[in-house]
Amino acid sequence: MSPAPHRDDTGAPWTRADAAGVLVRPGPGDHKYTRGVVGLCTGSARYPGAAVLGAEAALRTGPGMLRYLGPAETARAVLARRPECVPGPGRVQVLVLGSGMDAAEARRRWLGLRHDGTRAGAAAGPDVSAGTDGGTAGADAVPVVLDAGAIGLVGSAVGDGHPVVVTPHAGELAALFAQAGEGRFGTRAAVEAEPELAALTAARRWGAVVLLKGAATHVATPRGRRLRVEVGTHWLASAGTGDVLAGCLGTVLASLAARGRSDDDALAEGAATAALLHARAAELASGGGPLLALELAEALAPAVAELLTHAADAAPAETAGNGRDRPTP
Ligand SMILES: NC(=O)C1=CN([C@@H]2O[C@H](COP(=O)(O)OP(=O)(O)OC[C@H]3O[C@@H](n4cnc5c(N)ncnc54)[C@H](OP(=O)(O)O)[C@@H]3O)[C@@H](O)[C@H]2O)[C@@H](O)CC1
Ligand SMILES: Nc1ncnc2c1ncn2[C@@H]1O[C@H](COP(=O)(O)OP(=O)(O)O)[C@@H](O)[C@H]1O
Repeated sequence: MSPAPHRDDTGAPWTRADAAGVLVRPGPGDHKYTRGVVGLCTGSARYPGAAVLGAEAALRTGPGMLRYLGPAETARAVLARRPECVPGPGRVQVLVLGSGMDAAEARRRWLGLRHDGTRAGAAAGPDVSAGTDGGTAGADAVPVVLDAGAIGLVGSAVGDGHPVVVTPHAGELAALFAQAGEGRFGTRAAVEAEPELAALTAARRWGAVVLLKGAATHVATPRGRRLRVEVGTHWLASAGTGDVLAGCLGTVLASLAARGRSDDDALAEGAATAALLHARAAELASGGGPLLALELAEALAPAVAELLTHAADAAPAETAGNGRDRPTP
C-alpha cells in the first residue's frame, strides 16, 4: 500500500508563505561566505547574453558572492554589466551549468570542472567536488543546476554524487527521454500533455530533482514529491527568461546549501521558490505589457524584498510547523 499523501504529494501550489520560509534576510553574524557563493558556468561565444542574464539574475536574488567560471570573452561581457561578479575559480556552494551553450560545450566544461575540482581543489579549480567543508566528491559534492545544453549530463552528475536540479522546458525534457530510448515522453507534445507526470517520471528515472518549465512550473523529486508554481504573466514566454531562472535558482540553492540543506526536499523547495520569485518578478517587470529578460532579472530584487516582508508580516501559524527555517527579522 502506498503511503498516505502529505500536503505536497498532490502537486499543490507552492505558496508565498512556503517560499518565504526558504529565504533568509542576512543578519549581523553574516559575511559573504556564510550566505552562499554561486558558481556560474554559463554562456559561450555563440550565446554570451545567456551568461549576462544569469549573472544579473543570480546577483539580484542576493547571494554572498557570484563567481563566473566561463571563458574570458564571456567573462568580459558579464563584468561589463556586473562588476560585482568575481571571475575565475574558487569554492562555491552551488554550480549552475549549461545556459547558453550546446551539449558538446557543456560536456567539455563539465569534464574540465570535474578534473580541476578533484585534482587540485579550491586553490586551483572551481572545486565542484568539495562542499562547504572542503570534503571530497560524493556526500559533500556541491549541488548542481543543469540547464539548457547541460541537461543531458544529469546521469553523470548524479552518478558522481552531486545533488542535481535539472531545468528543462518541454522540448528539452522530450529530447532527454528520446535519447534514453524512452518513448512515452519522447515528444514535446507528450510532455506538454502530462507535464506533472513527465517531470515525476524523469525525476525517478534519473534520480534528480526536475523543474519543468512552461506555462506552469512543475517540480518533482525522485521520491515522488511534487510542487507546482503558477505563472505571474504569460509575457514571460520570451527568449532569455529561462537563463534568468537558472541564475535565480543558483542563488536560492546556494543560500540553502550554506545553511547545510542540499537534500532533495531542500532542492525542490528551493526550485519552487525560485520559480515563484521569477513569476512575481515577471509581474513586476511586465506591468501588463511586454517584458525584457534583463528587466525580469532586475525585478528579482524587489520580488525578494516583497517575499521577506510577507514573511515578517505573516502570522506565526502561517509558517510554523512546516519544518523550515524562519527568516530573521
Ligand atoms: N540571449 C541569449 O543568449 C539566449 C540564449 N539562449 C540559449 O539558446 C540555446 C538554445 O535554447 P532553445 O531552448 O531555444 O533551443 P532548443 O531546445 O534547441 O529549441 C529549439 C527548438 O525550437 C524550435 N524552433 C526554433 N525556431 C523556431 C521558430 N521560429 N518557430 C517554431 N519553432 C522554432 C525548433 O524546432 P525545429 O525548427 O527543429 O522544428 C527546436 O525544436 C540554449 O543554450 C539557451 O540557453 C536562449 O535561452 C535564448 C536567449
Ligand atoms: N506560456 C507561458 N506562460 C508563462 N510563462 C511561460 C510560458 N512559457 C514559458 N514560460 C516560462 O518562460 C521561461 C522560458 O524558459 P526557456 O524555455 O528556458 O527559455 P530560454 O531558453 O529562451 O531562456 C520559463 O521560466 C517558463 O516557465
